[in-house]
Amino acid sequence: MPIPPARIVVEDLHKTYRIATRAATSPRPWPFARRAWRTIEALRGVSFVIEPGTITGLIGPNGAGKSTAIKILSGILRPSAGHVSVGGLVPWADRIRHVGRIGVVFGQRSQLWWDLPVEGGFALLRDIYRVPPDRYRARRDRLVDTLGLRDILDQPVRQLSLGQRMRAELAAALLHAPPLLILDEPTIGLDAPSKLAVRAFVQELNRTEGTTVLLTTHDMHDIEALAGRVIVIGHGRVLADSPFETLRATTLSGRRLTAEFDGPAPPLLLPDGVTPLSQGGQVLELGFDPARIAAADLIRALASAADMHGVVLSDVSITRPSIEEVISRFYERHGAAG
Ligand SMILES: Nc1ncnc2c1ncn2[C@@H]1O[C@H](COP(=O)(O)OP(=O)(O)OP(=O)(O)O)[C@@H](O)[C@H]1O
Repeated sequence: MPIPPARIVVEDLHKTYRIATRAATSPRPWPFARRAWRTIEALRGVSFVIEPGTITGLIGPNGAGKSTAIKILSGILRPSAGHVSVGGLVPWADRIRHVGRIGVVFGQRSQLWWDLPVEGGFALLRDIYRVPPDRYRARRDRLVDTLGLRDILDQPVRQLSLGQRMRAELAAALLHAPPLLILDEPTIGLDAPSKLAVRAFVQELNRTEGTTVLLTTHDMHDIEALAGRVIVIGHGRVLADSPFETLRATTLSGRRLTAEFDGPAPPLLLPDGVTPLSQGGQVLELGFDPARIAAADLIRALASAADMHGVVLSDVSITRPSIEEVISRFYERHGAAG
């Protein structure tokens, strides 16, 4: 029977952890001290819907509740309240069927067997997921080729470099062709070429197989490269749910213009929407709001000021705030910084 596409519906999800602490007032020494309990509300009413075939980033500062949400969606944890459906299944209640339909990669943990060669781990996963031999062979060969694993198949997992291990983990998570791939910090610790390779692979998988991808990461370049939509969590609540560009436009829309002259930077009567950032010798830096003044008008004003003072505007560059700056400002604004 074909596996239905992975539509994810999360409604009013709550998760409270109860942790034991030693009662501060207890006269008895540990371990005889009376226990006290403290509760941590990791999720306080999270709701979202993810359509099949999309790539969504789940981001938020440390301790926001992302891993808790991911663990609930993977069927590892049971929520305290709320409802979740993934392709019609409730992850923690229909756990066995559910894990057969998802692939999960945790950047900090391995799902492969440390002492087994990569190939042996794949074969065990084939048996666990009951992938028919002919389907397994075709799938394995494709993943091995696309992820460049041929040379490491006989190596024990513990000997692999981090980049090699992550590629093997991706293959391991996808051997049973799940319609949903959950990635938790998939590029953590990887060098730049390995990060690019992981991102390109995930994009290609989504494009060619329509795999739904849910990604948590602190690497904002993962988000920029992959996620059409970001769900921002802070203090256990959804703070934003939109395309990244919308978040940028509503958070930090300004631009920075750097102008260089062939002599001293001329004085300039600043138009509306422009703020001085720095001025030194032949270089002038300005901040401007593109909704209030067009870049072309600002450059024209600079060129004519230069002309009036007998210098030439020799170079101009315009930059947008980096994705890290946008996200940090957003967290600050919502009091969600970790
Ligand atoms: N097993 C647990 N027992 C008790 N508290 C927990 C447990 N797991 C997480 N928490 C608490 O729940 C809150 C949310 O943690 P969670 O790991 O979901 O955050 P996160 O967004 O994934 O953070 P990070 O980016 O640092 O990984 C934190 O306050 C954390 O201390």
